[in-house]
Amino acid sequence: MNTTGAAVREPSLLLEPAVHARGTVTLPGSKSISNRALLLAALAEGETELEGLLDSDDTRVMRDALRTLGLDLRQDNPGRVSLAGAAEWPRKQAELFLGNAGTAFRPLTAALAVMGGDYHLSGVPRMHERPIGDLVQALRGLGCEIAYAGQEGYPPLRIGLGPLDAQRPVRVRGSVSSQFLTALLMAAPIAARRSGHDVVIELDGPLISKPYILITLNLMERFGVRVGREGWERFVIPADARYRAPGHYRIEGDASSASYFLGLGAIAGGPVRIEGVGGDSIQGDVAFAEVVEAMGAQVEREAGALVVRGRAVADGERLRAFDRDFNLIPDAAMTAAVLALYADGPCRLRNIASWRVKETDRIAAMHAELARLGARVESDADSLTVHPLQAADWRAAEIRTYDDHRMAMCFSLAAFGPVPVTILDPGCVSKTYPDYFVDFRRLLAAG
Ligand SMILES: O=C(O)C1=C[C@@H](OP(=O)(O)O)[C@@H](O)[C@H](O)C1
Ligand SMILES: C=C(OP(=O)(O)O)C(=O)O
Repeated sequence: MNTTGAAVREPSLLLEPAVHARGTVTLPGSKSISNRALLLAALAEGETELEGLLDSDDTRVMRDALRTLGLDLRQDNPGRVSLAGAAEWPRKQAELFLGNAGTAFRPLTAALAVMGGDYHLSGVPRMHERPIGDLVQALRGLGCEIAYAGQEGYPPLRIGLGPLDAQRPVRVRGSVSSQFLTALLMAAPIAARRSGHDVVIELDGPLISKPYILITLNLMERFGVRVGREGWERFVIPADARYRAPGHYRIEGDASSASYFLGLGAIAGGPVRIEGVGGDSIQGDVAFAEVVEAMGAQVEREAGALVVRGRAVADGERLRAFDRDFNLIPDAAMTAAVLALYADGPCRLRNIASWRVKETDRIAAMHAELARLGARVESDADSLTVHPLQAADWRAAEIRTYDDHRMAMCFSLAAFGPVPVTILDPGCVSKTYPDYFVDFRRLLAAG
């Protein structure tokens, strides 16, 4: 800690060439589930105890926002939070800073807009470059009052008090981010209660990242609201829908974070045992296990755990190349792009346009940093092709991470080439996994 109390971020982390890795890692809580559970507990009648909550930047901004809004949130230890919720929150006027957390910004926008009040929501500069127009347009269709406080279509936002009108279906686009539909779904019971009508949400065009909608529906059901559904086109939230505290809710480990250890086991022999997510996970990213299996690893799926055994790429073994659509698992997909360095042919990641509007432009960032290691890379609007590296082609490199936690985490897997790799600003992992490099290096040391 420095004198201002803020943690000092190391400028860089040097990873010497590694050969094997093995051992057990216990995952931090799921970011997607943690922020949904916090919001739903805050909206539910009664007290909820959340266990296994992620303690990181993204959940801290959500917890801080809920406290600022007057909710009684008690934290016994970093992973356990008790929260008494209500359909109307005490503070009707607030300034909220939500960092770069999409899972806080989008759902809070919708919840506050349907409650109505006088709110200002902002984030880090990158958050102000991440689109939110499709959600604002949908909320305006419900009668909410929202204004852009900066650039049209982007945060920061100012929310007022509009007369809600849920008599007509509300249409939302899902082609830029699924978080807009998630945000509307979670806010819909509040809109139903205020307007006295069923809320009908219709999808306007294609929907990306579908498994995240299933997480949303699953959590809403755990908090007492069952959403009527016609495929991916139409969702109905009944007028009498009310969130009710489930009492106790246990959050599973983060499946996107599991992807780094699935990748590690696949290239470093293993076995790597990953505790916190397993065959029974509700997170779509658990399907990354199928990606490493297709590349030649073996994965055992238990309830609440995965065990991966793989090849030893540092000893010259190769993974199988892939050409794959990653639309359903955009976050874990970044891990596959780095694994491609060890493949037996070019690897293509398709249908990943959403990468352009996340923590950074991830297609551009991934292209630049894989190329820095010596790889030949091709990219276009929505795909990336990575040509594997032969031993003689690797270049020792300093990897820029663009304040993107996943850039830092997935490039740790570049440590199995013949040259040292330096990760710049490794502390950016604090967005979702503050102890990532401690856990990663422990598995390497045991190898
Ligand atoms: O709803 C969620 O929890 C998330 C949805 C995904 O975003 P998009 O729907 O924007 O792809 C994902 O990338 C993000 O990390 C978390
Ligand atoms: C896209 C991500 O985050 P966010 O929840 O801010 O959208 C991510 O964690 O990869």
